[in-house]
Amino acid sequence: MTTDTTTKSAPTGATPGEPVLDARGVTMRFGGLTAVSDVDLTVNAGEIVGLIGPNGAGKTTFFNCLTGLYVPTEGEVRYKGQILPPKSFKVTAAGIARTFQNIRLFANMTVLENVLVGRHTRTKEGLWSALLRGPGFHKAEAASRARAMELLEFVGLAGKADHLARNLPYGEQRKLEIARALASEPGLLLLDEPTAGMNPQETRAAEELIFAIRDKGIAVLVIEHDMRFIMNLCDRVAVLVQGKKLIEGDAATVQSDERVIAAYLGEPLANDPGAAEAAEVEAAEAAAEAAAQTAPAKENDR
Ligand SMILES: Nc1ncnc2c1ncn2[C@@H]1O[C@H](COP(=O)(O)OP(=O)(O)OP(=O)(O)O)[C@@H](O)[C@H]1O
Repeated sequence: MTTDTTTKSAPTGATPGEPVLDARGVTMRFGGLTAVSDVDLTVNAGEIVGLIGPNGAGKTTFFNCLTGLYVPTEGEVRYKGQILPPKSFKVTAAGIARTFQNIRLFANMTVLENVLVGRHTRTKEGLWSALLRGPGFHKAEAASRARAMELLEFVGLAGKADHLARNLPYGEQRKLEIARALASEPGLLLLDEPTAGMNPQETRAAEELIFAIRDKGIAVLVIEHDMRFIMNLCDRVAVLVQGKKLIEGDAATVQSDERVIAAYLGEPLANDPGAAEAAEVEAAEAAAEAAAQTAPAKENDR
């Protein structure tokens, strides 16, 4: 009889700066269509990395290759040095958790129950223990509930633990998805368009939450279309265009790259972060230049 009801420990954390995720030459073909072509991407411990690109660039397909939903046609993906197994539940158990572009919650379950579902890879209540509901089972269940409540507290939903998921406003459903992903105690969190459909206030809150997740030692890879959000948030940004990685670098490098502007946006980045400050500096420089030009005239006037 299996009675082991201990909670499995979280995957050991990587040393800051060491690769958590290492994807090499990842290619995914669907028949004649190459959705992802020879993409390399590394995410180091302590980093938030962004993945951007136009619609259909292959971002979600690439995520699916990282999480075992798809087995890449070519290439390999390592998590903390180990090649990932080609099954999504095994990838979750290894330490990679994700959220989805379209929210996937159990709508008719409570907020707390949704997070408890996310804990199943970290608990190992045996079948008999669960059926008999012995003391070991109750202890493990209590520990899981306590951890789930901690996570709800962390994302700001503890007060709504008993609400049905479907009754939460949209922004809170996204937070709940993140809490559920965190319940598997990941070392890497993949977020697929976490601010889609959010208002600016919710987007700012999401940004704070992702920084807090990073500060807990969880590396983050995030797909987003909101440029202001991604450029403020990420240490590095990779750009996919037609399945290929066009460029990778910090926000300033990516935003000023002619190919990115031409291929991805067709025009300078909308909501360019720092644009207001840049305009202010430009205006101040112009004013200083104008003042410098009039100054000698004043001298001569004397
Ligand atoms: N299961 C599949 N079978 C066939 N083609 C697919 C499949 N999944 C994705 N594709 C195709 O692969 C390409 C990349 O799609 P993907 O969804 O990865 O892009 P994306 O960058 O995530 O786009 P978006 O920003 O719109 O979500 C598209 O041409 C898409 O139609």
